[in-house]
This record gives sequence, structure tokens and C-alpha cells, in this order.
Amino acid sequence: MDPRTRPCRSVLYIPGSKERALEKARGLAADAIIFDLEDAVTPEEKVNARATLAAELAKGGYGKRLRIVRINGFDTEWGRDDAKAVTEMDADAVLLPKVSSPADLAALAAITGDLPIWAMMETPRGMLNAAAIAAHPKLEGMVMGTNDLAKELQTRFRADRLPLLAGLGLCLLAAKAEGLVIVDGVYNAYLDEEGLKAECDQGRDMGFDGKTLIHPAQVAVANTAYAPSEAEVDLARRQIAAFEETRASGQGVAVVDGRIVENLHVATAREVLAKAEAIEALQAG
Ligand SMILES: CC(C)(COP(=O)(O)OP(=O)(O)OC[C@H]1O[C@@H](n2cnc3c(N)ncnc32)[C@H](O)[C@@H]1OP(=O)(O)O)[C@@H](O)C(=O)NCCC(=O)NCCSC(=O)C[C@H](O)C(=O)O
Ligand SMILES: [Mg+2]
Repeated sequence: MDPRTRPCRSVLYIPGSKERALEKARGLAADAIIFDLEDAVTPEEKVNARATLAAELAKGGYGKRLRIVRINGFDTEWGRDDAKAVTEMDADAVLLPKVSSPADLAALAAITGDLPIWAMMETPRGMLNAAAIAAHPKLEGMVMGTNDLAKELQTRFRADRLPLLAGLGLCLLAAKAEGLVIVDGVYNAYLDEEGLKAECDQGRDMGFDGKTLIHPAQVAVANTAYAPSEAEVDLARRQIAAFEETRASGQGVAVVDGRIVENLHVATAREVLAKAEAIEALQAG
């Protein structure tokens, strides 16, 4: 599916060790799931989590949602065995944490072969190497790790995320240049609906495809914020109709609601409609 219109509005992390959460996710309206073997799993549970997750994925029931497994880094004792284990799982992609250079992805691809790779972008070096990382041939998506990034940058929390904007922007540019999906970082205060909505709106305005989430209560907010609104769909339809009419009369520029509509605006309008249709198809199961 075209990464520019593929629904990735809500990407929910689920600890790979928690059977109850793994079961619950089958009934949640998240567009994609990150089955986590890294930060959400304690060292004591790491090895068993691999088997638990493999068994749950084998049972199926996750529908058309994208199933991504986040492994531990290769600087840990679990990373390589996780990568091998994922190749035997019923997963759509593998997610590598703390990617700092394309060499990290090459090391993973040497184990996972043709399995699509996603990269956690969460280190200062990763931000600086974002363009080279995005160009790796196996890479399909980027996930912002804003907690790790804030830790490494020694920033303080700000609702406007000013200290993180340079890194977010670099990764967005890199992902869009290579036609990748890119999803924003998590909002930690998982019961603060207003704060989450504000951060989703900011991410959507910047061009992110969706938001990573940590709790089921966050799914509906992200789904609404990252879906084309009724007004956007209506405007897109009117722009396309007006432009086609204008072209038929030999003109190159239409006007809708007092604003010009050229062929590039029509391309955006078509993406809006394609995304709305893709969301409908995903929801229909
Ligand atoms: C945050 C939580 C620890 C809260 O857990 P809990 O108190 O158990 O929540 P609730 O009682 O409100 O749960 C209600 C029901 O929902 C299920 N549940 C909870 N979380 C999830 C989930 N993520 N996916 C699916 N289902 C979930 C519970 O099982 C309850 O079900 P039921 O019993 O049937 O009613 C917890 O939500 C949690 O652990 N969340 C995930 C945390 C996580 O994944 N962290 C790692 C990813 S974030 C990250 O790594 C950041 C990144 O790398 C960076 O650097 O920024
Ligand atoms: Mg992280």
C-alpha cells in the first residue's frame, strides 16, 4: 500500500509479556500494533516474552492491522536472539531501537533477510544521520522515540515540544524524502485526553502519519486527529471537481473558497480521499 495513504493513525505498544493486553488488542481499533520486547518488558521476562509473543501471533486475530515487533538492541544480550525469533513469528515488520546509523540496519537485515524493517529514531546521532538511515533499502517506517531523545538531549518537558522540534523535523524530512511512513512519539500522561489531542494535532500539522500510543484509552483520540475530517474530505472533493471543470475550459487554475487550486493541490486532495477510503476499508475489517 502507498505509504502516503496507508492508515497508521494509531500505533499501540503492547508489552510482549502481557497475555491479557495481547488478547485485548485484538478488539481495539488501532491501525497498527508494536509488540514490544524492549522497554516494556523486564529483564527477567525477556526470554519468556519471546515465546509468549510468538504463540499469540500464531493464534492470529489481529485482522488487517500492521503487526510490528520491537526487539532489544544489539548492544544487549537479547538483541540477536530476538531478531532470529522474529523471523519465525507471524509479523509484518521488525522494529530496531536506538538506530544511529545505516550500519545498525545492515546488521539487523543480515539476520532478518527480507522482513521489512522499521527504525526507532531516538538518539542525537540518529537525528543527524536520519537521511542515510531513511535510504536503507529494507526500511519501511520510522518511529520517533521522544522519551529517549529527551533523555539524551537533557531537555525539560514542554507542552509545545520546542526542544524536540529540530529532531522531529530532521526525521520527517528524511522519511518523506524516501517515501517512508513516520509516526510520532508517545504521550506519557495516558489519561490526559486534552494534552494528547493537542500533541496529535501538532504532529498531524507537521506531517506525521500517526502517533505511537501506550494505552487503549488513547486510540480514539489519535484515530480522529490523524484521519481526514469531514470538512477536509468535502473540500478535497470540491477542489477536484472545480479543477476538472477549469481544465475542461482550457484554464490551469481553479478557485475554491477564495483560494487557488492548481494541479499540486489536486494531488493532495486525491491523497486525502485515498486515505479516507483506506481507513474505511481497514475499519470494515
Ligand atoms: C501504562 C500502563 C502500565 C497502564 O497499565 P494498567 O494500569 O494495567 O492500565 P489499565 O488498568 O487502565 O488497563 C485497562 C485495560 O487495558 C489493557 N491495557 C493496558 N495497556 C494496554 C496496551 N498497551 N495494549 C493493550 N491493552 C492494554 C489492560 O490489560 C486492561 O485490560 P482489562 O483487564 O481487560 O480491562 C499500561 O498501559 C502499559 O504497560 N502500557 C504500555 C507501556 C509500553 O508499552 N511502554 C513501552 C513503549 S513506550 C517507549 O518505549 C518509548 C520510546 O521508546 C521512547 O523512547 O519514547
Ligand atoms: Mg525509547
